[in-house]
Amino acid sequence: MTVTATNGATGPTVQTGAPVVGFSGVSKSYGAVRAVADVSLELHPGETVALLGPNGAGKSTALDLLLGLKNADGGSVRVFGRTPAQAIAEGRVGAMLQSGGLMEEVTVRELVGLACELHPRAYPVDQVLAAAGIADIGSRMVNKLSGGQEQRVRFALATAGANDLIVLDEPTVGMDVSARQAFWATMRGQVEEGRTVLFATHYLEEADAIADRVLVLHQGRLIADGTAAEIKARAGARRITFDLEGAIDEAALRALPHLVGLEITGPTVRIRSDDADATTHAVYGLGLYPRNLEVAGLGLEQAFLAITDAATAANAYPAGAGGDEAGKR
Ligand SMILES: Nc1ncnc2c1ncn2[C@@H]1O[C@H](COP(=O)(O)OP(=O)(O)OP(=O)(O)O)[C@@H](O)[C@H]1O
Repeated sequence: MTVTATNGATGPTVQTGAPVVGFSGVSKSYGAVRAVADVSLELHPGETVALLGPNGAGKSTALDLLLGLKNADGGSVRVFGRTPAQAIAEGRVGAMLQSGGLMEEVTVRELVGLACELHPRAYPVDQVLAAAGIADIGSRMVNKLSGGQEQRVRFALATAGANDLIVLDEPTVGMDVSARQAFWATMRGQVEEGRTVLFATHYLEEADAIADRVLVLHQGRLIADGTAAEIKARAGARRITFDLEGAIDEAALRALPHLVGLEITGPTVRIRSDDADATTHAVYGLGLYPRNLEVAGLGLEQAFLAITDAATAANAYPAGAGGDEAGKR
């Protein structure tokens, strides 16, 4: 059963029961390109979720499907238990997309005011401008804005009313560091009021810092879904780097216990291991004398590269043969 309660006249709707977003076996192709391939996932109220993936992974297509801007070839997309179009018509979803120009021959205030007029559960325009940090440029023409200011206007358009879900496609592109920080501070406020936020990004440090859940798309498939810490752990908890003198016996290194990845560049050996203590111990056990030894945790960026590399290798060698890292996991 679905229970719906409103959080005051202008607050978001708090709903239990149906997930905020439900993708069930969703696929979308453009000709021969499978942009989204059999993706199933659920988002829950109050989550801040980052959608990561290399260029062309299918992030924008997935967001377009979620917003009903494109139709899936297969599977089902539900938003608050309804079709995307129904959820949007009810004013439950706000979106900030990369594509689409802003109306130009109007002021910032006029444009945001129009979005407020159109929203079924709108906030007062001054409140929206202030929350987006653009109250001071309300009288400026939209075509005179800097890239970062334009992004803030897009954000104001996405938050013109009491949406329960906010979808952001690379929201901080073009913003400087302080604008980015201010943007995420504003977003946190939105989450604290009970909203669910889904954002696609290429900034892995942003996903690490902001999201409490990270989804990784690769060639249209969902290859990881967890906290940033879980994804780092899955990619191999530690990185071991050292130099060796003389000829390097690669086969012996490949046989080291708990090895997840191995890279040899000249005298330098880089290992990813899911038990760095055991692997390092075994390096000494081979009678080697590693110099400049360093053991460090993987950042999300390295973890991301590790799992997307492994997914590429797994696709290239689907039987798991051929020395791909995925086969070792
Ligand atoms: N309208 C379209 N027609 C044909 N192919 C498309 C279309 N839109 C996207 N694609 C292809 O679908 C795949 C997924 O694209 P999509 O834009 O969803 O990826 P993305 O993860 O958002 O990429 P980026 O990080 O580069 O923005 C890519 O191979 C892309 O070339």
